[in-house]
Amino acid sequence: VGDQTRGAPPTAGFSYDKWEINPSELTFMKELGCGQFGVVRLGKWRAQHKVAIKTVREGAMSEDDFIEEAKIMMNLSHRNLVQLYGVCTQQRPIYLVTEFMELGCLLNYLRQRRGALGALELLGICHDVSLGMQHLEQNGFIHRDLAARNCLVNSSLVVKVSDFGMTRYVLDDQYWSSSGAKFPVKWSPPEVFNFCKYSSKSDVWSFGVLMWEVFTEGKMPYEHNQNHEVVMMVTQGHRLYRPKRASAHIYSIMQMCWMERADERASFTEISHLISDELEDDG
Ligand SMILES: CNC(=O)Nc1cc(-c2cccc(-n3cnc4cc(C(C)(C)C)ccc4c3=O)c2C)cn(C)c1=O
Repeated sequence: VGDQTRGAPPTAGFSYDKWEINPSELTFMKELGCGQFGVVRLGKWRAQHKVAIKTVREGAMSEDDFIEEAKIMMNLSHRNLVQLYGVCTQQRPIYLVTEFMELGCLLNYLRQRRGALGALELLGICHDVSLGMQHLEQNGFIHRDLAARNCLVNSSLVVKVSDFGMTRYVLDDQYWSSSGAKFPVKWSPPEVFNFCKYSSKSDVWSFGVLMWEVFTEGKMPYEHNQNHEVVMMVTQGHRLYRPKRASAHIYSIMQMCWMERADERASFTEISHLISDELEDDG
């Protein structure tokens, strides 16, 4: 099958369209948690491949739009992106089947290991994410909700970006309206919280906040401020402080992500090179 040559995942079903997985070949195991679309479970595909299975709760997702996009998302394959293996759409609820990441979300990983991660490990985490985001940038794909909570860690301690582009299918308007309680204001640049102008450069702003989360080992940005206060502060030029564990050079990379004008921010290609230079110097 042609797609196999492009490194399509082994799970690409033969009897279905290449993005459809036969649900009878899935076995459900323990619950991993609950996300924006519903419950996520650990599962097996064809009895031996460990996968994560998202069952999409009725009314949580604009499913037809997503199914159309799934074909494109399946082709976004990179070491630092959580791979979408396929979907089961011939029944309700629909299932999304992805790569399984043993150690769970990056935010919890940072908080559970506070004090145990060296500065090089923290930088390595940021490098992993920047490489995944560079791949999205090169493919003209915007994440729209990059944050440590939306990255996952596997048993080899590789960090991967998850749920890229999925905010477009969230039906909960508390989430996507910029005044909604769940809108990620603290990770958004002015052009997003003012005009919802998303771009790879707005993802770069979010990446700067993710770097801050990593180097504070999981603190909440602007922890004593509410969303509406953060809008005022950032508009007036206020930025997150330098984390203790971040060198002046590392902090300068964060600051490049937080330039007010989107076109003045670095690209993910530049960011990943700046970080790898730093890793080589220390490494
Ligand atoms: C111990 N190992 C694990 O737990 N591994 C894993 C946990 C999850 C998991 C579990 C529960 C909830 C969520 N989750 C979290 N945030 C989300 C955010 C969105 C947006 C649209 C708001 C961005 C959409 C879906 C989700 C979502 O499903 C995830 C990713 C997914 N994967 C692949 C794992 O390997």
